[in-house]
Amino acid sequence: MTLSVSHSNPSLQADLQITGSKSESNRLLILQALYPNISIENLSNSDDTQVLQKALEQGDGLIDIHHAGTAMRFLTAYFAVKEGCEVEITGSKRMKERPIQLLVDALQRMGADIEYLENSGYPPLRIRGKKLHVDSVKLKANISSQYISALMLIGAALPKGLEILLEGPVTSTPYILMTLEILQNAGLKGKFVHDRIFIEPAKEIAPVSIAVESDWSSASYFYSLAAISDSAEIRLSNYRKDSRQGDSALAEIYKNFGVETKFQGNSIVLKKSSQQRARSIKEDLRNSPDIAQTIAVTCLALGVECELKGLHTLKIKETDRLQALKNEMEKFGARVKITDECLKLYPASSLNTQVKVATYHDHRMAMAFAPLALKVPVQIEDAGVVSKSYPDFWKDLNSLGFKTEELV
Ligand SMILES: O=C(O)C1=C[C@@H](OP(=O)(O)O)[C@@H](O)[C@H](O)C1
Ligand SMILES: C=C(OP(=O)(O)O)C(=O)O
Repeated sequence: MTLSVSHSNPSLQADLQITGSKSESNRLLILQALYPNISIENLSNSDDTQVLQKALEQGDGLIDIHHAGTAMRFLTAYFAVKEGCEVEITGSKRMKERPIQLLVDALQRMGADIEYLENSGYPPLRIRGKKLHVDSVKLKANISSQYISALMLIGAALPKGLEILLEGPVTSTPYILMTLEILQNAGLKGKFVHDRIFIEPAKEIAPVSIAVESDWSSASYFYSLAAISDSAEIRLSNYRKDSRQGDSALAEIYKNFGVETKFQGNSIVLKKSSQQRARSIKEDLRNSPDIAQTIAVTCLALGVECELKGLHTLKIKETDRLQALKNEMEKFGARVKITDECLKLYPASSLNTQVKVATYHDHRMAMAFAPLALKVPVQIEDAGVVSKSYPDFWKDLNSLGFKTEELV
């Protein structure tokens, strides 16, 4: 489905509740499967959470996790320790191109029984769950933090707990800290000091209820909308000042574009009241890779030059996000240079109109480019991809006065 997206009033007002964080939800679902005493509030309604939940209910046989990276990585570790279970985990065509070798190697060194069913190093996998006795493992830490979180989530269920020794620079660190905090909220014990993580063993935990905060990565599109608008007051509920999510860095980053964040009770209010903004920005996003597309498109809309670095993980996400950003931003007339970890944007003085934005099966391409409609009407191809993390995205955009129309 291609959607044409337009907007005629550059002044935005809304009061919304975005669904729960898929990162927090997927960690909690794995922990709940290991420790049934956990109850979860405000679970994400994203596809990525639903496929994980279904896989856990299914418990064995053929499991298809579609595009969900966290589900693939977390379930690999989970089923490796689920004695007596045998599963085949597969996913979308793209999932079969997203590497998992570092995690599989680590689990195999711990004694796990995992086989590659097509290409070595990539899903699909066959896993026969068994008791793992090795309690210390080394792991290269700059490819994906999801491998580390996956091991942390099963650590407490191992007989002697688990020590994880991180090798080399660490990427996406806030996601590792999120895992640790969630373990601690559940009453489990762990620590992360320098390059060593240790998770203490625990057979059971006391009953506990844990609330999922709304998703900050999804909030990024409203930051972008506020930045591009003439004026905005957007209230988003169920956010915390002391968030576990690294993408809460948005509040600081969007000051560059005149967007102020006020924390009021359990809500954030994004306010744009001045047209002042930086002429160019430089950001290192190694801790918040999922907001790179949002920030790049905000800059494209506002004619702000930008240099984004720390983007080395973007090539192995839902698509090669660096190449996808370059292709699509150039359609609007911008000049874009990319390397393996950096993107430089030189926007044009005006934006080309009626551009068809390709989305490459990547929810964030669709959502990052939609706010451009405040400047020029845009067409977003395969607009349904948003359901990977934010199924209500288009509905929420409509509530801000955007017109969306399906093209045939
Ligand atoms: O642990 C998580 O929930 C995530 C970690 C990040 O991945 P990498 O660690 O692979 O960068 C992030 O991009 C992804 O959307 C979610
Ligand atoms: C990279 C993402 O997800 P995953 O790696 O879990 O597929 C994302 O949501 O931007």
